[in-house]
Amino acid sequence: MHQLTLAEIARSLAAKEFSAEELTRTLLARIHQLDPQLNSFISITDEPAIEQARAADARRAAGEQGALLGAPIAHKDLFCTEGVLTSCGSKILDGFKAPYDATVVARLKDAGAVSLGKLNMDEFAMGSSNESSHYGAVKNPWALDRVPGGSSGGSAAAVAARLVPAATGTDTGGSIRQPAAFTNLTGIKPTYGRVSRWGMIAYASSLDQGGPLARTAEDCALMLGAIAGFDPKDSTSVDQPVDDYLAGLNQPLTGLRIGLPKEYFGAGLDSRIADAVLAVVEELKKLGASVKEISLPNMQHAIPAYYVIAPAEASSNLSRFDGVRFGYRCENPQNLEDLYKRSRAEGFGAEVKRRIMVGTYALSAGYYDAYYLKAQKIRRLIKNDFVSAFNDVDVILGPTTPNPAWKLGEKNNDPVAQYLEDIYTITANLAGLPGLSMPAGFVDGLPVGVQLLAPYFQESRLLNVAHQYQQATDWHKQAPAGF
Ligand SMILES: NC(=O)C[C@H](N)C(=O)O
Repeated sequence: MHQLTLAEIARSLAAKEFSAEELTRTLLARIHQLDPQLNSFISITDEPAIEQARAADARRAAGEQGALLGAPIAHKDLFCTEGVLTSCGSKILDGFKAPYDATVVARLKDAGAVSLGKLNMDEFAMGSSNESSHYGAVKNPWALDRVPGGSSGGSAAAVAARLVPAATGTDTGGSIRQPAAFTNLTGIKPTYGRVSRWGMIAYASSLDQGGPLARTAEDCALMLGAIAGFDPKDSTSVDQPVDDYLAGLNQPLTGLRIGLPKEYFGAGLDSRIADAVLAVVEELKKLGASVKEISLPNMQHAIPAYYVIAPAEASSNLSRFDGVRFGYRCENPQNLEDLYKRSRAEGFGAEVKRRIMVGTYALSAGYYDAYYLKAQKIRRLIKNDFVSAFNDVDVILGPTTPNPAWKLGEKNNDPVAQYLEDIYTITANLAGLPGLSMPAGFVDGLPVGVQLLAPYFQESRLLNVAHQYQQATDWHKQAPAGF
């Protein structure tokens, strides 16, 4: 049963080949057996999961038919889940049980999906390796001595290891797409505003966006269809109809215009990944696409701009963790200031502190114009580059990451080396565009991802291209040995 995709599970549940409860029990047993090797779950919610599965079985017996009714999923531990630990991978939220469900969580619950638990992540989603979690690093099921990517590393490892068919993630600078690439999954970061951020613990509010990680584009379509849409509780959510993502999957690719940015193929890119990208282009050409070189001239400024804007927003967002309202509080505070200082000093990890300090500095009087304002101007230039590129092409294609998954510990002493790995993903966040990563082969036995970007609200196009590619190839069907 653990081999099945969400779409296959939907068909099996409808055909009564097994019940949601049987499926849930099978996967929970598998998680308990195999996850100690990976550390992908922070909480395994056995009892509520079985209750939700029974409820789904009852709804189906009463005639309901939704595609996600009884489908097992799990959530990144920054989505608030009522009555369940929501830690954001941080000691400062250890013990915090959310009093309500995030909109994403509530929508999946309403659709009848069964949550098996909460998934490990980089602390406050800050990282690209899932090593900054208070709950320990997550291992990549493709090579247990390597990182699964981050910050949605637990989501990626759990889905890749077939512990759960799909999971939620969030993407501020690549946190869905990069771990998807490192673990042979498909992951989509929707357009900013497409998925409600209500109940998602904020990192950088102008960049954060939730989305699915799954094994196929079809499963991403299923899950995105359930979570996308306007939410009056999120003022940045956009009131625009949600496309029928499943219906869009089968469009032929004849006439599709692909743009290949020349800046993507410069120094820093592993040449074997470049070859994998070009092989995808050849395959898409066979399916009717044409290719054109394009330019994104301001891309070189993206990392410095992101690593000013994201920390600036984080320094503001994380000021709410003060030892008073949520989670961790230091022992024996001497006075209020001591309570704030020590709760934060003891509760936050090194990377989070680094970003709070960088962000506070960038926003401070005297430096605001030099750093924050300049970064915002670069952000606009990057957006303009995309807008003009999309005058000539329908999608932009390139590598998701410059290198495959690195060894655990390898980049821990050099944060900038880790930041540089986000080069291909962060521009979509700065511009607010949708982006998808899909499996495209292997380098030394490690998965390689290819990224597709499309104009605003064209998630359907991304899923369509990825689905057609997956009909013609079988990279996405490869499973890691031992799982
Ligand atoms: N949150 C993300 O999207 C990951 C990115 N590497 C960051 O650390 O900000």
